[in-house]
Amino acid sequence: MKDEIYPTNLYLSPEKDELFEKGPWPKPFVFNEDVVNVFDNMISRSVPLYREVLACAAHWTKAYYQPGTKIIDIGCSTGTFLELIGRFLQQPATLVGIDNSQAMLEKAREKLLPIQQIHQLELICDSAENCSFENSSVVIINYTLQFLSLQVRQKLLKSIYEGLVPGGLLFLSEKVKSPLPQFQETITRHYEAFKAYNGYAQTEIERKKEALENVLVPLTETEQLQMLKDSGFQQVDSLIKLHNFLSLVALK
Ligand SMILES: C[S@@+](CC[C@H](N)C(=O)[O-])C[C@H]1O[C@@H](n2cnc3c(N)ncnc32)[C@H](O)[C@@H]1O
Ligand SMILES: O=C(O)C(=O)C[C@]1(C(=O)O)C=C[C@@H](O)C=C1
Repeated sequence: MKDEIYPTNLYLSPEKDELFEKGPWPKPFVFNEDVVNVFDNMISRSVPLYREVLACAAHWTKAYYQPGTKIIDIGCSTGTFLELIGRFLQQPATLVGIDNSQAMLEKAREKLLPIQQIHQLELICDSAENCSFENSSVVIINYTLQFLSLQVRQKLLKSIYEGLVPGGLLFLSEKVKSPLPQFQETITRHYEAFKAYNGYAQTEIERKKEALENVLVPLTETEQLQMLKDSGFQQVDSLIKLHNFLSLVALK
């Protein structure tokens, strides 16, 4: 009942992320089978306010969804957001998940079986930059743009802008960096304390950090906003920020 008005109850698989505890761990970081198997646990222990961000995205999706259009989740991983919005949205909709990892989509397909009784579901295994966003009223892209090259990020955001219907919404979450090296250092230390609090050992934190170097390349908040503006989005606002993680909305 509570979930109908404030959807925080995520469907997360319980397999514990111990990937960087004992080798061999993925370096450079990739979304391989081993990562996929523990991904729900990994992301919910590594992204500050993960549950709140997904709940917030569900609320904004419900508010901006236009009947007859698509809701698209780019980098949908194991389908956690689509499953949440599938339960939260009271009217049938077309839900599209895009991810270039087949293993992620296999997990998603399993997780999304129940919501297919209500919604039309399309899971597309391809790189987001090859996909069309035509006739979408809500596009979600959480913690995915950060893995693409800067050129591809800009191209993808432009193509999302073009595909959205007028009044359509982009919900974007990213890891960001501070423009001030001193602040960046303090934020990083605080973020690592958050990870330690969530049960990661210092060695695990260090190994993953090394593996993510040059793979996950964060922008500053200002650079991220500029990229959205350069893609056509003139109305942009920030919703959530904790440590080095930010969620924004942008309107067409
Ligand atoms: C950190 S995860 C996203 C988490 C997910 N949005 C969530 O909130 O649980 C990044 C995802 O993006 C996918 N990915 C990476 N590069 C991609 C690309 N170019 N096109 C589509 N998916 C991509 C990865 O396979 C992975 O599942
Ligand atoms: O663990 C980190 O340092 C993170 O940046 C978390 C993060 C991400 O933001 O994408 C990194 C890799 C996994 O995909 C899940 C979460």
